[in-house]
Amino acid sequence: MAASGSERVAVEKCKGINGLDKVVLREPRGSTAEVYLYGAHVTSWKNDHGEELLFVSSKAIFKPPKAIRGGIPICFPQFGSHGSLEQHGFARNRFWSIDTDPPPFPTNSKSFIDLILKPSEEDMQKWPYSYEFRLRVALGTGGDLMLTSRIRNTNADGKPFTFTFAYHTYFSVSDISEVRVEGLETLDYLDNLQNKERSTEQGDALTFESEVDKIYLGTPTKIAILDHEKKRTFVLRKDGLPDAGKHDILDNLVKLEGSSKEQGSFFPLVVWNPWDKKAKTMADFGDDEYKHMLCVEAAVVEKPITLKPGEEWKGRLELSAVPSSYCSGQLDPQKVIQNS
Ligand SMILES: O=P(O)(O)OC[C@H]1O[C@H](O)[C@H](O)[C@@H](O)[C@@H]1O
Repeated sequence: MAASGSERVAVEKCKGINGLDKVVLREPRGSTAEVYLYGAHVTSWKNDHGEELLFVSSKAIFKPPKAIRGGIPICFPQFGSHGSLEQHGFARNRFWSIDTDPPPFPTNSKSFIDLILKPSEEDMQKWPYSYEFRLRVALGTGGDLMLTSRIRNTNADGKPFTFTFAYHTYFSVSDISEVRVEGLETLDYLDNLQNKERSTEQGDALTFESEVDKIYLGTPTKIAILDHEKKRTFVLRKDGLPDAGKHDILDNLVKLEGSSKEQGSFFPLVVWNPWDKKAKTMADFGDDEYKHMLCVEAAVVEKPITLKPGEEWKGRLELSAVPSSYCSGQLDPQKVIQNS
């Protein structure tokens, strides 16, 4: 693989901010992604024009024990405050290892890295279960970013465990007040700002003019995020994807494949923007940065997953970015949703 005369390495291990280990993935057409071993945290995903698609705060602290603010934190074994552990669990502020001998896992990408997290003795004090959490981060042809989590119960004593989870994706947007999310209207949600009270979304597309922190339930097959100013459309898919390589251009953005287990749903979507007041209370977030991000998080929240020893859960997230001009210049995500 060569680009501009220089060799492009598909997978490069190097040092990132504060000397932390990171892996850079490069796809032949020019897309890239960066993953820190700290948190198995994707901190960058760029398209073939070199445009950043994820938001990372300029104030992000790349230092334990703080999780990196932005990118794609992995929330495990607890999402949010839905349990007795620390907010969003501990996987996002642990050092993961490169998995040199991952179990067979078909892929048609050359740019991928397998990471693994196992509990330390200290973790076992807080959450007394043995597990192997394998995360594959891959860049597909055309620059799709694919994350697959495989979580296995390795308890020797027959103990099941229960967890919640999220890919806490921070999307980069030009101006939050110009962004619409379509596909969540009329759905039920739990409002984290109202004591997790259950309500029903009204009206048309979601637009943003104040703090939002909602867990949408029973989300439809596809959801679109429209960024008018950047002329970029994000579509979130939640149906099964037998062959992730065979999607047409409208099958863009975020594709989610559910759990291989029957129980639990991988598809509540959490929508979060702290807005101005909360932004000011966050040390690792700029006062005005709320304008340039939107979290839409594929999560397991209200129906946690229980795994018996030997059982494995798989949750997959696929992101791709498409200029909205590809949608005939007319942003109609409902059509995208219905036609794909
Ligand atoms: O500040 P953090 O622990 O990273 O959490 C950031 C946010 O994550 C999720 O979106 C939750 O729904 C929010 O309630 C929380 O504020």
